[in-house]
Amino acid sequence: MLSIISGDKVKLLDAAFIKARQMRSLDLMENAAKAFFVWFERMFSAIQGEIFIFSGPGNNGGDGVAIARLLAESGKSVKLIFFQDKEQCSPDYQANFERLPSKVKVLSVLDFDFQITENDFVLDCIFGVGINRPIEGVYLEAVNKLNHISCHKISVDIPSGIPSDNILQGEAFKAEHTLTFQFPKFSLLFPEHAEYTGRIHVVDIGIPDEFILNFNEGKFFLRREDISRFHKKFHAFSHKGDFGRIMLFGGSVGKVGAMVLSSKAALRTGSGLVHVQIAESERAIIQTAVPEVMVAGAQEIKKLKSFDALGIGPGWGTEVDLAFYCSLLKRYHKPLVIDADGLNLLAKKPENLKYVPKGSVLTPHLKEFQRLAGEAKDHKERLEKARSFAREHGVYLVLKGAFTSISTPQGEQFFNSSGNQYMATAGSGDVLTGMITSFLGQGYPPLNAAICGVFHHGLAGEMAALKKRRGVIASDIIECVPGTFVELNIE
Ligand SMILES: NC(=O)C1=CN([C@@H]2O[C@H](COP(=O)(O)OP(=O)(O)OC[C@H]3O[C@@H](n4cnc5c(N)ncnc54)[C@H](OP(=O)(O)O)[C@@H]3O)[C@@H](O)[C@H]2O)[C@@H](O)CC1
Ligand SMILES: Nc1ncnc2c1ncn2[C@@H]1O[C@H](COP(=O)(O)OP(=O)(O)O)[C@@H](O)[C@H]1O
Ligand SMILES: [K+]
Repeated sequence: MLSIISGDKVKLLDAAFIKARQMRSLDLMENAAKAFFVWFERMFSAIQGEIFIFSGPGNNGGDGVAIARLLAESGKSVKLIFFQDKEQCSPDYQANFERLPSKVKVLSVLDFDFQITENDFVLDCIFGVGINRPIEGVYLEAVNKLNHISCHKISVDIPSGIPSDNILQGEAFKAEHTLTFQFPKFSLLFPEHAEYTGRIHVVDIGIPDEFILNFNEGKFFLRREDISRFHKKFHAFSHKGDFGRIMLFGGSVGKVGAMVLSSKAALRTGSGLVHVQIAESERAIIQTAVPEVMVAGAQEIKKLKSFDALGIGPGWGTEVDLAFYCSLLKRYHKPLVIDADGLNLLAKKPENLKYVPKGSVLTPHLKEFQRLAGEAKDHKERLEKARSFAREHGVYLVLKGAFTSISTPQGEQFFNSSGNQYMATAGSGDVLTGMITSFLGQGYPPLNAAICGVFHHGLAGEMAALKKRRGVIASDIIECVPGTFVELNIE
C-alpha cells in the first residue's frame, strides 16, 4: 500500500533510494520525466498544440527540462521558459540543460510575451515539494498571467505555489491536471486546493511501495490494486449465515427511502439476511420496494446480539427516543456502523459516545463531523480532529467527501482514491452505510469493512457516471455495486 509522506521527507526518501540502488539522482529525475512523457502521450496524443514548459530553479524545474527533451525528441514543438540563470539552478537541472536538443526554444520569462492559444499546453514545472514560502515577484507575475490564459494546463508533481503539506497562502498555478510522482502529496487531498489541482494522477517512478513504507508517517493512499487484500474469501459451501445477518435502524416517516437505499445496498454487497427497523407506518413501502428485506419486530430487537452487525441512522430523524438508542448501544458489544441521524443524536449528547462499542465505524460527512467534533479552520485541522476523535473514542472515523479518509483508533489515516463529484447526490451516503454494515456482517474486521465499503462505493459511483455523469442518483450507484466485484476480480 502506498504511504503518503511529507514533502520534507521526499529528499530523504530519494537519497536513501538512490543509495540503495546505486543510482544517481539524475536517473530518478529521468524516471520521473519518462513517467510524465508516457502519461502525456496516452492522454493527449490527439492534440497538436505547442508545449510551453515553465521551469523553476529546483528539481521540479529540472523535471521540466528533461520533459522538454523527451517531448522534443518525439517531434513536439517545445518552448522552455526559465526564471533563473542556469548557474543558479539545481545540479540536476543543469545536467539536463546540457542535454537539451537545439530544437527546444529556450527563453527567459522576462522576454516571453505569453502568446499562448487554446490548443497549446502549459506545463507547470516551476516549484514542486521544495517550495518554502509564498510565491512573489516574477514567479507570481507569471502564475497570474498563466491563470488568465485558456489552454491545456498541467502541473508536474504539485501546482506551483501549493506547499506539499499545508494550506496555500497566496497564489498558485491553476491546473486542469496534476501529475504527481510516486504518491499524492498530502495537500493535493485538501478541498481548498481543488481549483488548483484539477484532476489528480499518480504515476510510479520506480520506487517500490515497500521502500516508501520505511518513511511511513501513518498516512496511506488506497488504490484499486490494494483492495483485494482487505477482502474475505468465501467458498463453494458458504451459506446465507456466512454472509451475515444484519439489522439497519432508520427510515422515519417520509424518510423511508434512506432505508430502501441502505438495505438494497447491503444486499447488493453480499449480505445474507437484512432486517430493518423502521417506523411502523412505513413497513409496506419497504417491503414493496425491497422484497428481500425483512422488517424487524420486537422479537428481533430483543435478540440484538444474534445479529452480525448493525447499521444505525439513515433517515432515522432526530426525534428518536434517546433511551432506546442508548440501550441499543449498551446491549450490542460488537462493532456497528453509525451514520446520519445516528451521528446527529450523538452530537446532541456527546456523553453517549462512551456507549458506542469499540471498533465501530462512524461515517460523517463534513457537516456531521463538525457537529460531532466542532469547527475546524481548514481541512488540515479537520483531519487532525478526525485522527484525535478516532483515537479518543476507539472508533474508525470515515470522513466522507472527495478522498474520503478513514482514521483508525491507532492514529493511522487511509485516503480513498475512488469516486467522483457525481456522487454528491441525495442518498449516496445511505448506500455507503449499507455497504459497510454488510461487510462488517460478513465478518470483515472493521477497518477492512470500512476500506472495502468506501472503495467499492466510489468505484460503483465511477461506473454509474460512465453513462450518466451528473444524472447519477443513489440507486444507480447500488446497481453498479455488483459490477465492482467483477471489476476487482473479487469472488
Ligand atoms: N522522488 C521524488 O519525488 C522526485 C522528485 N523530483 C522532483 O523534484 C521536486 C523537488 O525538487 P526541489 O527539492 O529541488 O524543490 P523545487 O520545488 O523544485 O524548488 C526548490 C527551489 O525553489 C526555491 N524556492 C522555494 N520556494 C520558493 C519561492 N516561493 N520563491 C522562489 N524560490 C523558491 C528554492 O531555493 P531557495 O530560494 O529556498 O534557496 C529551491 O531552489 C519534486 O517536486 C519533483 O518535481 C524528481 O525530479 C525526482 C524524484
Ligand atoms: N466530489 C466527490 N468525490 C468523491 N466522492 C464524493 C464526492 N462527493 C460526495 N462523495 C461521496 O458521496 C457520499 C455522500 O454522502 P452523504 O453526504 O452522506 O450523502 P447523503 O446524506 O445524501 O446520503 C459520500 O460517500 C462521499 O464520499
Ligand atoms: K509544479
